[in-house]
Amino acid sequence: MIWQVFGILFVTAFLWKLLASLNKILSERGAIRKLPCPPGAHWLFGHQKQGPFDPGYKWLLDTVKAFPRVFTLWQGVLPLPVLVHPDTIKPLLTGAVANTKSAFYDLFADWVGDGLVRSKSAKWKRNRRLLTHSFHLDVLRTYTPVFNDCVEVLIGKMDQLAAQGKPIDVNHELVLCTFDVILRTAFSYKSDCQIEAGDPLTTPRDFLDTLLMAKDEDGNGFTVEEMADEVNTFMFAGHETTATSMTWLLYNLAKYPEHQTKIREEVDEILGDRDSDRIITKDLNRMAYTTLVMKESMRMMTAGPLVSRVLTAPYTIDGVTLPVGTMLGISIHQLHHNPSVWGEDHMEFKPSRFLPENLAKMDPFAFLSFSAGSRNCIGQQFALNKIKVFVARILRRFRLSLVPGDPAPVANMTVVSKPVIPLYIRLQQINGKS
Ligand code: HEM
Repeated sequence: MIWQVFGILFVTAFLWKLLASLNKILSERGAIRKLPCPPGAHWLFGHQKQGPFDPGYKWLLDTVKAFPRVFTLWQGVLPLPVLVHPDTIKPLLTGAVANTKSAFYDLFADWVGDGLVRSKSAKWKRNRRLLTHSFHLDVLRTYTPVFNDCVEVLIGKMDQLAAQGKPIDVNHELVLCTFDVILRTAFSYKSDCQIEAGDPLTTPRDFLDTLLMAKDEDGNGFTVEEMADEVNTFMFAGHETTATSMTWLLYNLAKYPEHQTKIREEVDEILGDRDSDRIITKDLNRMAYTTLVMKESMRMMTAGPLVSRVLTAPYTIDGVTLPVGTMLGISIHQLHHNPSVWGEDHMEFKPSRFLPENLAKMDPFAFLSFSAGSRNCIGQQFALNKIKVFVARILRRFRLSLVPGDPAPVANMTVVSKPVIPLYIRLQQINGKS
């Protein structure tokens, strides 16, 4: 008898859960169906046949033009509302309607564990506070010499290629070089991965040190497992993103040599008659023109094209209320090419968009290469400093140009928007000191 009662209770609980899930799916879908939807979605394959993620992002560019605030992307039978305008994105990133990441990030779970990119609520809050010390200006300052050391290895390889009249496979070399930076800054390990195996190195303070020293108000630090997750997270979040951003930056400089010249002039003026080309931390704030070009390059092709959140409060967009639990995408690449935000000339490379007088008129949620709000990129300043050092050093030594006859590069819509096929750039040595 007792087993029968248990059996009935079990079946009732199961059915209850099933109905609740069904109800949730139906109410989510009911609301999502009221949002604008690009034409041509197949009942089974969704927008798959339109090739939404095809290299070149043509579908994405056409779609943001036609649907400049929000649209539904059908991935097979799964609908994903996608936000592409600062007004619709802002409530998500400020935490007003969403304060947690979606299941999208579970794709990286095996790699990053429960590190900062994935962790939620109280754990994320505590760890973000502890990790913020690792990116304090005093810590960042100690990395500038490391950036110089690593780019010098790259410049050595570029010298050889230039002497042989060969172009450089930029993404390949930059991935190696940024990996070298991570090993040296995170573990004080001079890997020489750009060339061959190497030795431990001593830097004033590395990332691992700062993790070991971090303590919360109760005096507790990271557990070994937490440290492993955070180290993996930083390798994951900081490596390919920076290499890819630099790849597109060098490509844009090769394509638009007038900006190369202006950056070179800026760097020449900063270095003056110093004996060495090494960039020091206080030079970084003086690289105003370089910063404009960097940001415009990141707008044109952002390294992380998509982030995602799940609603923790109902969210009404243009009269449609989406229920708690709905997963949404924020399409940063489309936001950066939204003609209603950036104008009809959004495909033009115009660093002046980021001049202070234009920035003052710009919505703070219009440029989101590093996202925004409390879950913005913790490594932003680290990445920007590194890119500045790399660009200054490379442009002092080389004139960059495109390889005549090479096809225009297109990006892959993966987690990181890397070029689909190797992207080569021609190098012409000019001057420069070591
Ligand atoms: C140009 C290079 C970079 C770009 C474009 C970039 C972009 C981003 C973006 C868009 C996010 C938000 C992700 C989301 O909400 O899902 C993010 C978060 C994050 N980034 Fe970066 N990132 C870069 C470099 C770095 C570096 C160098 C590091 C570390 C050394 C880093 C560590 C992180 C971490 C840990 C998070 C998660 C922060 C949190 O949720 O609290 N990133 N990054």
